[in-house]
Amino acid sequence: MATHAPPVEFALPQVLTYPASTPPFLVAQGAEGRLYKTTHITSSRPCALKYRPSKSYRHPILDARLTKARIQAEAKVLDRCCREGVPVPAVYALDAGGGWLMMEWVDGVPVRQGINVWLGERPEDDAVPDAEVADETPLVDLMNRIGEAVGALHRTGVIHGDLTTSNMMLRPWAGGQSNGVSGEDGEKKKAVGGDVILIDFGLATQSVADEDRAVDLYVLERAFASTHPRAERLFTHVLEAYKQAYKKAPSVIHKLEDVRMRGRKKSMLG
Ligand SMILES: Nc1ncnc2c1ncn2[C@@H]1O[C@H](COP(=O)(O)OP(=O)(O)OP(=O)(O)O)[C@@H](O)[C@H]1O
Repeated sequence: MATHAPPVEFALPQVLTYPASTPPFLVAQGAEGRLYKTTHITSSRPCALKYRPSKSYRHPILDARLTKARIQAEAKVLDRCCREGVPVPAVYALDAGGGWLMMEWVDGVPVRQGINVWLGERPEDDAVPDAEVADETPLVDLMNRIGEAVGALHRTGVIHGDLTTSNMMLRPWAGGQSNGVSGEDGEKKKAVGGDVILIDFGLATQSVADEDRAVDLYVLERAFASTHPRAERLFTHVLEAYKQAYKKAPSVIHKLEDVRMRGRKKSMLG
């Protein structure tokens, strides 16, 4: 946790300008918003504060309306997911008019990072030795946990809208999970261990249409293939676990075939 306030590059939302025991720490700066780490109620309770500053290029009334609607929509979806047991950060507080949403801090690293540690530096076209394939269980288990999380999400009628391995965090299990394996193998195993928590619901919508769910899966499939080409063949485990977690999955997977076909046609036409 930061002990000193970082240099203030941007105007802070008012809530972060009050005297607080924990100075806000800017974690991420995106096109639409900023993500700060700070604390909620007590200094030992870390939280994430998502702030959408006003956009000077938009008409002020439209801008205020849009920001408010987005913060409210994200909070509503997170709240719904939380109540239905989908692994997402809990909402602590919000001020939609002020453009911010405060939520539970998820300790850990993005799934993308964990998978990359597991895969190591091996060049993409390197043949995978059999022994290594035989010991892929921790990575396959992670694929299963991703499928379960997405299945739980779709079961509640929520479409994420931007499923990637950067929009999922790996919250480490207590004591790690290297199961006594030390050295490089232990580290790799630990890197893909932990609970999968879905984050960034800025583009989420509520829908019960198979088509929308299939597009959500397709976005993840494409993102996965381009981010982790050497693990692409393991994506089938995500879909298998999705089927186990969500009873209407077969019709979504069926739709996914159509969505893939459309995607292929589109890329052929350029
Ligand atoms: N609850 C959280 N706990 C810990 N880290 C988080 C949390 N939420 C987000 N982060 C970190 O901050 C980064 C940016 O968050 P997020 O993706 O939600 O913002 P964004 O991309 O700016 O949002 P949007 O796409 O809605 O504009 C994430 O990649 C993640 O590393």
